[in-house]
Amino acid sequence: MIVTIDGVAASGKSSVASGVARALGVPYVSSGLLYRAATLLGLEAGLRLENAAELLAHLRAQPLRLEALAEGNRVWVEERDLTADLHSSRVDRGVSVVAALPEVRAWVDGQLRALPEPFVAEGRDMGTAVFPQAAAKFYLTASPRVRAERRARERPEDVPAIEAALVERDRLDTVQSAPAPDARVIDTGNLTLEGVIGAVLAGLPARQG
Ligand SMILES: Nc1ncnc2c1ncn2[C@@H]1O[C@H](COP(=O)(O)OP(=O)(O)OP(=O)(O)O)[C@@H](O)[C@H]1O
Ligand SMILES: Nc1ccn([C@H]2C[C@H](O)[C@@H](COP(=O)(O)O)O2)c(=O)n1
Repeated sequence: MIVTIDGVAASGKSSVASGVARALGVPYVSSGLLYRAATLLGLEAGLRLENAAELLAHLRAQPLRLEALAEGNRVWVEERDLTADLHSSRVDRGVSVVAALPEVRAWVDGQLRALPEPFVAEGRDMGTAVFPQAAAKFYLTASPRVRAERRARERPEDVPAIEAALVERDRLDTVQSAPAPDARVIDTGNLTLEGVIGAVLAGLPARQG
């Protein structure tokens, strides 16, 4: 079984996916981390992020490995764990450029589709392009201000600056971020994290056996 959780930036996708995955006893899969890792490696190598051929050649020369666990996802290149460097403002600013490249999207999608079921997959297009056959689909939203206030608790930047960056990233990611027609849209603005996880669990189809 595949459950998809898509949504706008900082809407709680990874926290909710992790909670749902733990409740179900399955891994969760963060597609955004693969886009972030591709961006980080491109930046570190001094590549032009909009050049798909250069970037893909670089990614193929040092293959990324996504470690998908219910507690959290990690991305490795051989023995190096990239995870702690993937949520910097530098990566945030570059990642939408990388995510707009069809060749990179195909590379990420191939990695995701190779994963063994069951899992909870979170991102932007999990329920539309990557796993349209998913058993249940959810789409998380919240106002930019609410999302920025939540993010400000984890980063040393002020709320208006974070909010402006989130709005800009939403704009750049619009194309691949539409909810699936059969997704349940959850506005998380007035819900606790536990409340959102409970709403998703309550929306799952009854399990067989
Ligand atoms: N319903 C909620 N109530 C309060 N805080 C929440 C809620 N959902 C998520 N958060 C907090 O908001 C922050 C962003 O959540 P999270 O990182 O899961 O979002 P995301 O959609 O995966 O982000 P990104 O798009 O940047 O990868 C985290 O600090 C998380 O704990
Ligand atoms: N399925 C996905 C997942 C992510 N992206 C892009 C959009 C984001 O700006 C970036 C990082 O994702 P996040 O960590 O914020 O979920 O990657 C995408 O286009 N498709």
